[in-house]
Amino acid sequence: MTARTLYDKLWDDHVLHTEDDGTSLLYIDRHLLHEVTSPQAFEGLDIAQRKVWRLSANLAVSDHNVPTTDRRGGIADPTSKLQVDTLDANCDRLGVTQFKMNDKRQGIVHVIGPEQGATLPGMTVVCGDSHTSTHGAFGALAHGIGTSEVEHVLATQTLLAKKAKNLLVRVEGTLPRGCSAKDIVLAIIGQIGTAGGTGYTIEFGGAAIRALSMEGRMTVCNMAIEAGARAGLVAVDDTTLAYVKGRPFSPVGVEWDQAVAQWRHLHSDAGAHFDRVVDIDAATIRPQVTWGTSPEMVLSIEDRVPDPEREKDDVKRGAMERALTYMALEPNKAIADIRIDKVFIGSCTNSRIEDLRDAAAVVRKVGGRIASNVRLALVVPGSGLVKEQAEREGLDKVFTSAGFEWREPGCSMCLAMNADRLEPGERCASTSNRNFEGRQGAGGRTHLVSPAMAAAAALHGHFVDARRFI
Ligand SMILES: CC(C)[C@H](C(=O)O)[C@@H](O)C(=O)O
Ligand code: SF4
Repeated sequence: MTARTLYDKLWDDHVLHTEDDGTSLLYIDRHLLHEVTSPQAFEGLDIAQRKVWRLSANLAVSDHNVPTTDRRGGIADPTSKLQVDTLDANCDRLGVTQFKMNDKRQGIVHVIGPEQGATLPGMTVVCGDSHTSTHGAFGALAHGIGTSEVEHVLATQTLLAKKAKNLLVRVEGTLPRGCSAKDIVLAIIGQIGTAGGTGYTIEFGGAAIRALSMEGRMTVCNMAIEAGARAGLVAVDDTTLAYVKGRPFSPVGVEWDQAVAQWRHLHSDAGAHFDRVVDIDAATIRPQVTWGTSPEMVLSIEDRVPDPEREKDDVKRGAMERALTYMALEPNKAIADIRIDKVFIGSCTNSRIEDLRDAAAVVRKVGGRIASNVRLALVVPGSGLVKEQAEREGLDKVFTSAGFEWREPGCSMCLAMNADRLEPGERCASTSNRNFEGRQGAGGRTHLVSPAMAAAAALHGHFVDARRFI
């Protein structure tokens, strides 16, 4: 048999039919839903008088519009309330399993799927959300879909798709102490650009990826979409199996053993063909900080803001100038001299227990309180269960006694669909994944960093090298 990549195997296992032009019909194992991209899909299903094809494949949660402050009084903002109420009503009416706002299993869809074992190796996983790539960390073929596709999946449990090409990003060597999965993925995007993965499914491999925990692998796959690829993948190994075992939706007994026997094949075969291979030496990675309005505009804490005058390419120079104007940054300023107004530790990129531990470790080490120029430092756990675990470990106290706010789970200031946002002109150290203009609030300025870097910046009031504290 010819050697196949992990992506080839997942594709072959799920393809039901392929037309001459390559358009294929894929079977979908898991469909995750949230309040933003589902209302029209449910409405369409209703109008067509169709039922949900396979109820048990669906799992829903509200995450984007939920408040992160006290929720007992419900949602004050009428738009957000309508979004959340609509998802509740649709799920109740059709019998779709949902974790409602005050259920402790509620959280960001990309955190709760894996946490519940609803995301398993070898599955096809879709959700009306671009960061569905996160779930590829489990050796699952996972990507975002549009609202009309959400309706299609609800009605048929299938999806029309075309096969992408295979890209291997190989990160060999050992990551320096104090650097994390976030620094790996930002460095990758810095190297290949936000269009580098367009048309590909990226498999992340190499010793530095294998050494990551599942939380770290999810951080990397989460940002595959920011590298232009719809899906990211990591091969299944013992780390994957140890994480998946015993979760509420995971198989048990004989079924577990049978599943593991299948999952052990979920890696690229030796000699499998990749259309492109990118090599990165983990030892060269330093803590990353974005300086512009795209994730590829990224440098390390040791660098200086770039100077457009030194850029020969007109298009790149123009983009650089626009970004620097929006970000209100002078060329050649040391990244470490950039002062910040707010800090956000959260999002589906970095709100899992390990992320909170990393940030808390820095807070403990540095001591003291958040800097006087930092108006607000938010810590928003990715789920109610992450929050509970963190509280068992005393992390909430570490944060609150240093002046951070400890909030309820949700997307929060990652995209400001709730009350958590930047005011115009405010500058934020954020552990999220997008730094587009206005992403965290109109006129807000976002610098993407790791949890350790965000915590260190909160305490110093400007960016500092987190390697000093870990
Ligand atoms: C709201 C949703 C459609 C969107 C996405 O698809 O990614 C959001 O989660 C984001 O991060 O921008
Ligand atoms: S945390 Fe941010 S990136 Fe993730 S799903 Fe929510 S809004 Fe999108």
